[in-house]
Amino acid sequence: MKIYFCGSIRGGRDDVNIYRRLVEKLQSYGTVLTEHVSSSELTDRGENASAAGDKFIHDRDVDWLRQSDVVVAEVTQPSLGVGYELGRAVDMNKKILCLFRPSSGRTLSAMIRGADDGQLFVVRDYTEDEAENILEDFFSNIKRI
Ligand SMILES: O=c1[nH]c(=O)n([C@H]2C[C@H](O)[C@@H](COP(=O)(O)O)O2)cc1CO
Repeated sequence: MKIYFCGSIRGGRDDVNIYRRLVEKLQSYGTVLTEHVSSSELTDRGENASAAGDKFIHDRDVDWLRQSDVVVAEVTQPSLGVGYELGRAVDMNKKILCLFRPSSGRTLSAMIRGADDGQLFVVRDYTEDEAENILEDFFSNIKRI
């Protein structure tokens, strides 16, 4: 199973430790194509600040999205890139799980919460304690690939 994990990079790295724990758990279900998103060494400047670097990052990530079987996004820290990835993933008919922490005090974008259809696009509010069970639930409903 190929998993595409989305998390904020240039949108801010406040939640990087949460991304790391989620990615560690996701790795028990399959290959996480975007492991770098959870690296504490990656700053909010991203992998490469040059324009050529950005084209490489975009094209590689869209290609990984196409290859992926499921998309899991931590959407608490708002990120243009994550929103874009989710929009592209919807268009590719991917199975998507978005995870949001209400304890952040933020209100999730209507374009994410409102996209929940209970099947292909699922949004779950969670606390860090609940994350493992929510992932367990989500993946137990997916045929192992
Ligand atoms: O350096 C990067 N590498 C990379 O893979 N991304 C992708 C993966 C993340 O899920 C998403 C983050 O977008 P943003 O940087 O706008 O917060 O975009 C984004 C950047 C920087 O924008």
